[in-house]
Amino acid sequence: MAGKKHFRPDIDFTLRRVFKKRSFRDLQREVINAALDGEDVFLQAATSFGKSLCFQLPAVVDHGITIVISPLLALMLIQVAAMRAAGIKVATINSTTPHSDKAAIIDDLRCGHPLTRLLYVTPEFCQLEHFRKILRVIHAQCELARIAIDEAHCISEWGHDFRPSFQALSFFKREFPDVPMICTTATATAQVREDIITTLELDPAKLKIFTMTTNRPNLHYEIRFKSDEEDHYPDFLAWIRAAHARRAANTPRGTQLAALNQRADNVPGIIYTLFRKDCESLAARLRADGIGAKPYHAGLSHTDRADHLAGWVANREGYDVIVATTAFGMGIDKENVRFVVHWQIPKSFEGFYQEAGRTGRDGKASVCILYYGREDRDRAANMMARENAKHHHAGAAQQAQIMSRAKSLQALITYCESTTGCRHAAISRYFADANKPKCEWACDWCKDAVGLVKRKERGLASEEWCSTQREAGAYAVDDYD
Ligand SMILES: Nc1ncnc2c1ncn2[C@@H]1O[C@H](COP(=O)(O)OP(=O)(O)OP(=O)(O)O)[C@@H](O)[C@H]1O
Repeated sequence: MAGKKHFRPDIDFTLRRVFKKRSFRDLQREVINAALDGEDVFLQAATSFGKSLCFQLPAVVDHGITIVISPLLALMLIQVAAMRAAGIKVATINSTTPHSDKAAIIDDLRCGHPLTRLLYVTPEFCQLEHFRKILRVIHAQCELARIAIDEAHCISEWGHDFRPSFQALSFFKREFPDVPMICTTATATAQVREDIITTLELDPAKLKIFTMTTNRPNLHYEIRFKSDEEDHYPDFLAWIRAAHARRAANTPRGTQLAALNQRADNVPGIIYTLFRKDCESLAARLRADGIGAKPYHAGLSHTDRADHLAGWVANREGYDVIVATTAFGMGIDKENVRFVVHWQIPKSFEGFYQEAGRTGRDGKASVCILYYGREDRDRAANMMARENAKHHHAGAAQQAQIMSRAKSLQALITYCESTTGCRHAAISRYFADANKPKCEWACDWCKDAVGLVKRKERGLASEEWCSTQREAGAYAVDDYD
């Protein structure tokens, strides 16, 4: 609880012994110490920074239970599995938890002195009165150590993944003002940050805010221009074949990978598309061309999804590339992903950054390619207009959401159309990151600004053509998946 300044466990020891990491990354120690001092903490850091450790480690060394609120089932399951493997007493209650497991977890909690160190739940579960009652019992026994809110941007109507149930999390500070909170996110603009703090009723004067750079220097950002006239599949196939050829020619890298029990001919990656039907057809097309690819979307059976994810994570042959909708995103933490491709413009700037952030998590050079076409841009705008029309009687909160979505998409369009500046700098600007990123040729503009302009001129449909097509209603689309 707040104000615990007397107890300072050996966090370096726990880092090595339990989490099997050699040292803290920049600022992880400071964040963890602030949490252990009982402060409320807001942590914004780049994708793959290691934000989870900042609440997991305190939970292991501290007295009492940490409640982790997480928006996605996949995200919870991945973290829970990793911690279980490390021998940490962790549990989750979600829609897939078997009844008998759930009963055992509840029994452990209800006694007021739970053995469970971390409990992962959804925000919806936190709204249930019977769970709140249990929390009151644990709190009365001084065993409620901390509340961790992962992917905290979901709280804000200005955020890209807004979930109304996240707003009900204000319950925690109101009921348990002495229980510290830690909020983590990779994608918050200044406005989203303010909104999170206000909604959760955190006291800005007491809150420790850590905002680290959003920059991922090992990611190479590149826009590839396309039009409806031309199929961009051959371009991608040529790119991935060249990547395989480079890998085959690099004998030392092959030996290194073999030592890590990895296949030298595997270049793992993710292709994101907005449509389920593309997932299936693109994966099939790649397989026909000898590239191991599997689809992943919410329409697949649970068994297929689990098999495709497990095969890909384990670097199995035939599972090198996942062709996914955004059902596959937050929380995916596979270290050797070498590329993320967006098959068309994503729905938001934050979504783009999150998804691109699945690559290069081992710190090695990785590629983020976004195939941008003006026809896709107009389809995205059309979709957004349709969704907005459904809410034309929306209240102020929904209006705010609509506006922020439109702003985010527009910012992404500007990013794609830009031929006048570094991509890393543009991303930092969007997130109001004060740090000036060093690009070192890790984007298409810094590498070859002149070539970029030429490729754009050659690759995109003209604005004139797009405007006649728009008038003819050519870009009306059914729902995204
Ligand atoms: N100090 C450390 N040393 C080595 N590896 C670390 C350290 N801290 C975290 N990691 C590893 O870094 C990876 C990314 O951590 P984590 O999943 O917490 O990222 P994140 O900041 O939540 O990113 P995202 O927002 O992209 O999900 C994990 O595999 C984790 O084990």
